[in-house]
Formats: sequence, structure tokens, C-alpha cells
Amino acid sequence: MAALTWGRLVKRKMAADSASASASASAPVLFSLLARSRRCHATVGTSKEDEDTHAHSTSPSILGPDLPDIWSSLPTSPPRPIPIPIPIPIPMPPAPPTIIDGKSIAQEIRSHISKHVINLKNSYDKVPGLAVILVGHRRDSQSYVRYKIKACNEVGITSFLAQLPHSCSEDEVIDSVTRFNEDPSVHGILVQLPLPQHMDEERILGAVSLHKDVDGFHPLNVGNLALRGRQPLFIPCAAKACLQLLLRHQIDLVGKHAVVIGRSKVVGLPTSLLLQRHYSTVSIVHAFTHRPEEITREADIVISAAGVANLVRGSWLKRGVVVIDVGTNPIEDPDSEHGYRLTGDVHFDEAVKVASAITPVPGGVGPVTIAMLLSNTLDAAKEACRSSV
Ligand SMILES: NC(=O)C1=CN([C@@H]2O[C@H](COP(=O)(O)OP(=O)(O)OC[C@H]3O[C@@H](n4cnc5c(N)ncnc54)[C@H](OP(=O)(O)O)[C@@H]3O)[C@@H](O)[C@H]2O)C=CC1
Ligand SMILES: Nc1nc(=O)c2c([nH]1)NC[C@@H]1CN(c3ccc(C(=O)N[C@@H](CCC(=O)O)C(=O)O)cc3)C=[N+]21
Repeated sequence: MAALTWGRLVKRKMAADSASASASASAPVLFSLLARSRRCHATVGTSKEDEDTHAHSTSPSILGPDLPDIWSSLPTSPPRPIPIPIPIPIPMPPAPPTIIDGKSIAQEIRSHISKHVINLKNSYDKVPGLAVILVGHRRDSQSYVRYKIKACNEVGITSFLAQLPHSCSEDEVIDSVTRFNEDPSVHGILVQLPLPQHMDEERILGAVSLHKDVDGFHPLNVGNLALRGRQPLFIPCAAKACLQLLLRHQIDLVGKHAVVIGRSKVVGLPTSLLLQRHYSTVSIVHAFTHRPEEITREADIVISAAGVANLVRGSWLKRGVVVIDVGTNPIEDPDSEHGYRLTGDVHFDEAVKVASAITPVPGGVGPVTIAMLLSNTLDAAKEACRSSV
């Protein structure tokens, strides 16, 4: 409606001008009216997006088909002085953000892995095997282990599960690790974390054979990831998943400022190392970082793995930033089936208004992390074939 009303005013003004002014004056008049019309419509919308949409959509209506019907109704007041035309830049509306679909990327990766598993079976009569060691009865750990086993079944990887009670000794866990180290049908070993507090995590993880360390937590694999010119045998799955999501979306990493929130061996540390290998400039934010929002606001890419629900607010982010949310945090929700739901580290509803691309939780990094575990297991089985011929 507003567009039409202004269109009519324009025509009235033109009619008045045409009655008094010479033909040579009409071009600047039209230009000034166009400019004013744009300015006028810019006030109609309530948001920046509205402004831009109106600025684009109204200009044709000024010269539109309703032009002749108001020639007869002239304005009663005298024409106002014509302002000097000022060209108004018309900003392009921001493109809607890409919601990175981890589920479908994981599906693609899994079907690729399935084919390789079949090839390996046909060519070498070898089926990749993944062993998972689960200590205790944490509900979240049990679910994650279930997902891993289900994913193995889907792609034809054999899975083995050792379940130990919370009260077992560190040596009993090491015994399980040793048995799987020696079993030729097991190519990858994963000790589900966290372990009970009374256990020395580093000792247990250090016992996993370097060649079966599909989690990539062995100190030699971590060291080789950190050192230029060296190649780790395995890279931690969540870090690989983050890079997969970025690379598959053709997000340029070279020279970009990436901020990683968290520095754990599971996610933060390997992700920051991997980003450096891809030539990003990396800042690390952790629990002791002062004013983290000042650092994230400078980032082209933010990867959050703090385990703190809704830590990263929209105001922490620069417009156009790419956001990868690794955090998987259960929050109470009496309306959902299990009394809780999962949420990320990033306040999605705020961040989605600022970001150019963002991963959701669930359905972002998580499924790709599991796909990377399958991929590492397949690599371990291939390597075992190579070393046995
Ligand atoms: N989607 C997926 O595939 C995966 C998701 N996850 C999820 O990612 C999250 C992190 O996991 P994980 O690395 O194992 O967790 P950890 O608890 O081991 O590490 C958390 C890291 O975040 C930092 N941190 C904690 N609070 C803050 C804060 N307020 N501000 C800034 N930094 C903070 C800690 O800093 P400091 O070192 O100083 O203590 C630490 O480095 C969890 O939600 C987990 O469930 C984990 C693995 C895979
Ligand atoms: N040795 C070891 N290696 C790990 O890699 C490891 C670990 N221990 N301990 C726990 C964390 C956590 N982690 C996740 C993996 C997948 C999802 C995942 O698939 N999440 C789904 C949702 C799952 C749901 O709905 O419950 C998603 O985000 O869409 C989440 C978290 C791996 N971790």
C-alpha cells in the first residue's frame, strides 16, 4: 500500500512540475523522486532486511502501469523545492545462512565406507573390526556406544564390546585393551571417555596399540599431528568431523582467523592443530580466557567445544562468521521423551541471524564424528592388509 501511495504522490508531483517546468527539467526531477521514493519506502520496514527488500521491490512501481490514472488529480499545495539528487546506495540483502546438514554428510560418508568395506572383503577377505571398551554405566556413554555399534553394523564393520563395571580396576581395563591389541580381527580400539575418576586415563590410552588408535589420542599420534612435516596415523574423530564439514562446504581456511573454544584432547586441541595444518590463524579460548567474546568477535570461523550450553551468544559473533558447534549438552526438558534434550554451546537462534553458515545440534558435528570413527577403522584395516602382504 505504501508503495502505491508514494507512486501516486510522485505522479502528482510530476504532473505539477510538467505544468510549470520545462521539459529539460524533468530528468533531474524524476531522479530526485526516485531517490526520495526509495528513502520513503526504507522507513516502511522494521528490519534491515525489510528496508533492503522494499528498496528493491518498489522502484519499478514508480514507473509502473498505474502512471496515467492520476494525471487528472493535481496537488493543491505549491510544489516544494526540488532537493539535490543524492544517489542512495542499495545494499544487497544478506543471503540466508547455510544450515550445515551433518546427518546427510554422514550418510554420504557411510555409503562411501560401505563400498570400501565390500572391496576389502572381496580383495583381501578381511572385514574391518572396531572394539569399544565401556567402563561404568553413564547413560550418555551408553548411548554414544550404541550409536557407534549401530553405525558399524550399517557399513559392515564388525563391532566388539567390552563392558566393565565402574568398580573395576585400572589393570582390568588395561587387560581388555591388551586382548584387543592382540586380536587380529580388531583393527580399531576405542576406550569410551570419561573413565571413572579413580583411573589413570593417560596410562590406559597409552596402552592402546598405535596402529589401532582410531580415536587418535595416543601421545605419538597427537605429537605427529602437532609437528609440521609429520603424519599421524589417526586424527581424533570430532576434529576430523569439523574439518569435513568446513571443507565440504568449500569454506576457505587459508589465512582465516579461526577461534576454537576448548582445548581438550578429544576436540579442542586436535581441532586447533588441524586448522593450523590447513593454514588458518588459530586462537584458542578456554575456561581461563578473559573476555572470550572479544576474541570470538574477531573470528571468521568459530568452533565451540566447551560443553557449556548456550555459551556463545549472537553478540559474540561477527556478521558472516561460520559457526561449528561441537558442544552436545543435555538440558532438562519435561516435554521431551527422555526428560531432556540436547543443545549446543552456541545459542542457535541468535547465532543463525549473524552467521553465514552454522551447524545445528543435534544433526551437525555428532553424526559426522561417528562417520569419521568408521573411516579411521577402515583405514586401520587397510593398513593391516598392506603390512600383512
Ligand atoms: N558432537 C561431537 O561429535 C562431540 C561432542 N562433544 C561435546 O563437546 C563438548 C566438549 O567436549 P570435551 O572436549 O570432551 O570436554 P572437556 O570438558 O574435556 O573440555 C572442555 C574444554 O572447554 C573449556 N571450557 C569449559 N568451560 C568454558 C567456558 N566457559 N569458556 C571457555 N572455555 C571453556 C575447557 O577449558 P579448560 O581446559 O581451561 O578447563 C576445556 O578445554 C561436550 O559438550 C561434549 O559432549 C565431544 C566430542 C564429540
Ligand atoms: N573415546 C572417546 N571418543 C569420543 O569421540 C568421545 C568419547 N570418548 N566420549 C564422549 C564424546 C562425545 N562424542 C560424541 C559423538 C557423537 C555424538 C552424536 O552423534 N551426537 C548426535 C546426537 C545424539 C543424540 O541424539 O543423543 C548429534 O549431535 O546429532 C555426540 C557426541 C564422542 N566422544
